[in-house]
Amino acid sequence: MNLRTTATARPETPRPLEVEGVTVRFAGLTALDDVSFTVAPGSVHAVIGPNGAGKSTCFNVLSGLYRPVSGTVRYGEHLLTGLAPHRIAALGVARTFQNIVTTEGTVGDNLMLGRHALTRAGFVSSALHLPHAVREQRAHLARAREIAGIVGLERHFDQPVALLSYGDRKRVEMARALCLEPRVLLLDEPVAGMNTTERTAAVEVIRTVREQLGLSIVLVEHDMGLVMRLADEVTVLDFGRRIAHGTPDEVRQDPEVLRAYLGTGADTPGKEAA
Ligand SMILES: Nc1ncnc2c1ncn2[C@@H]1O[C@H](COP(=O)(O)OP(=O)(O)OP(=O)(O)O)[C@@H](O)[C@H]1O
Repeated sequence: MNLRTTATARPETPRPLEVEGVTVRFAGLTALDDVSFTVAPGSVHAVIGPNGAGKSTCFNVLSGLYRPVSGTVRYGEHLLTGLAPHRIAALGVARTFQNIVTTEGTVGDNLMLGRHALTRAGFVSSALHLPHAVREQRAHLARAREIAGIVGLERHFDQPVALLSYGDRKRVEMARALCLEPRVLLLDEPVAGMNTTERTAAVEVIRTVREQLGLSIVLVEHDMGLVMRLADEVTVLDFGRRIAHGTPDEVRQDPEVLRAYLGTGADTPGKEAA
């Protein structure tokens, strides 16, 4: 089955996500300094750098939590800078939230909360079980099951989230963001806190998501093994500046990158950590 032909899915191919000249300051500290890069449609683009390099700040600019003092973020023809996070998500650029998944309900309940933003039938029609609302609800449930299948959660769909392992809860987080039908998925340290087995599984999930949904993925990550195995392109930040950009092989050999990492004693981009 073509997973993107379902009535409730968003069928467009992703457009470029263009970050241009973005500068962010916090009380005199320049956390991002004139940073530019483009996420090519359908690619996995990693943003890496030593501690304090500006990765999280960059992520927060992309998702709309931080507003830069100068520079722009564009998704296709849409200017994202200055828009609220929910407006950015509605335009097709969605992020995962670490604490948004509730342990109260089942996996399906969580994913259906994610579908809520796409629901057209009003509260009253849904509450009265009017036929069009019931049809729409069924279509959303079917799509939520498809998405659960893509991230490997199908057999857990009706189980309470509280009973899942940490790795599976992280999948619920990703699936919930995917329920918004984004064309660009922003992942902030997707394997943080995972053990080796969970990390290996997470790499496969991210690959499958990209292949089956054809979306672009922006990855902010400390785990160099994951970045080197998954990314098509890597942007390297240090002290808020972009110091390198290229394929994983290009950046791992870049003298500026080696200097930045060796200077901090952090895990270098040459190491396969996971
Ligand atoms: N809300 C804030 N207020 C003040 N300074 C901040 C804020 N957020 C980040 N900073 C500072 O901006 C710089 C970049 O921080 P950021 O968290 O973006 O780096 P990072 O690369 O994500 O670091 P890490 O790998 O340690 O998470 C750091 O010097 C940090 O202390």
